[in-house]
Amino acid sequence: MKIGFIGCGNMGSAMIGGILRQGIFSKDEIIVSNLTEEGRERSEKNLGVVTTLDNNEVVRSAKTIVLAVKPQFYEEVLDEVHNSLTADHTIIGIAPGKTLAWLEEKAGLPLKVVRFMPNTPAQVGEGMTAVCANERVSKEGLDEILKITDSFGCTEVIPERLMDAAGAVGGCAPAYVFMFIEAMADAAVSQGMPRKQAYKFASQTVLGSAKMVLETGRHPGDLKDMVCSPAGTTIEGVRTLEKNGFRSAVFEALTAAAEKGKKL
Ligand SMILES: NC(=O)C1=CN([C@@H]2O[C@H](COP(=O)(O)OP(=O)(O)OC[C@H]3O[C@@H](n4cnc5c(N)ncnc54)[C@H](OP(=O)(O)O)[C@@H]3O)[C@@H](O)[C@H]2O)C=CC1
Ligand SMILES: O=C(O)[C@@H]1CCC=N1
Repeated sequence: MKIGFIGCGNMGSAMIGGILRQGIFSKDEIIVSNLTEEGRERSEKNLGVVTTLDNNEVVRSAKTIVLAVKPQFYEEVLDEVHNSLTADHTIIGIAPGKTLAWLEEKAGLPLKVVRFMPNTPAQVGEGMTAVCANERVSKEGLDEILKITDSFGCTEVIPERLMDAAGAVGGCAPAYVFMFIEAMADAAVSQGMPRKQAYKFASQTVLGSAKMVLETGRHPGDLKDMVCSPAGTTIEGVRTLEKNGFRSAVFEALTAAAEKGKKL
């Protein structure tokens, strides 16, 4: 077994999807645990990997362990698997607020610790993942880890002090983008467009706009100006967004998310 996941819900299965698609590991090299039999059956059916309800089996079977449970369960899970952990293990935390030092302390022995801050677009191979690691992880070890995160999208190695920012602009942000898409589509529907078509317009427009930022390297404000014809329709919408505090609302939302991460 090459990698184990303790917990396999939204984020665990999104990452495993990418790993399998890119052939980083095969199905029989991945073991996952779920809390419930229902969850275990879902993992088995949807991913075809080795499944168990026993977290210690995951730790005994694999040397790289991803903790893909909610932050509230981290401590209890680490406590539970403590006796199966060895100095050869690499523990990967993906929860906001659970620092490298905290993870090592709760694991109860000196070992390699890595943090990911992934996001759900990993499910379609377009994730954005932040990575940081403790000093026990060698350059070669980190390169191996990055092959994993690259399999489900883009990766940036960042200093740990930026993990809460990455959580806001990476981990949480898909939710805000989905809200934006939903709101744009609702508006199009209110103008008479069929809903399915409205989602296509809204989401392809977000996708294309994001691609323009990434591929042209131009400032987003510059790209926005390109769309706004003098005395045209777009600038009227820009005026309304500014009047309603659009930028400030986004700024505050990401700040709230990052601040919450610091408290977890
Ligand atoms: N969702 C997201 O967009 C992101 C999430 N994260 C982080 O990822 C982690 C997982 O989140 P997410 O996937 O959304 O959560 P989910 O609720 O979708 O999945 C949690 C999983 O943990 C399992 N589980 C719960 N308790 C235990 C336990 N004691 N032992 C073994 N498995 C257990 C559940 O099992 P069962 O299936 O049986 O219920 C479930 O599979 C969190 O720490 C979150 O902060 C990070 C970035 C983005
Ligand atoms: O909401 C959360 O706390 C998790 C972490 C980032 C995205 N989802």
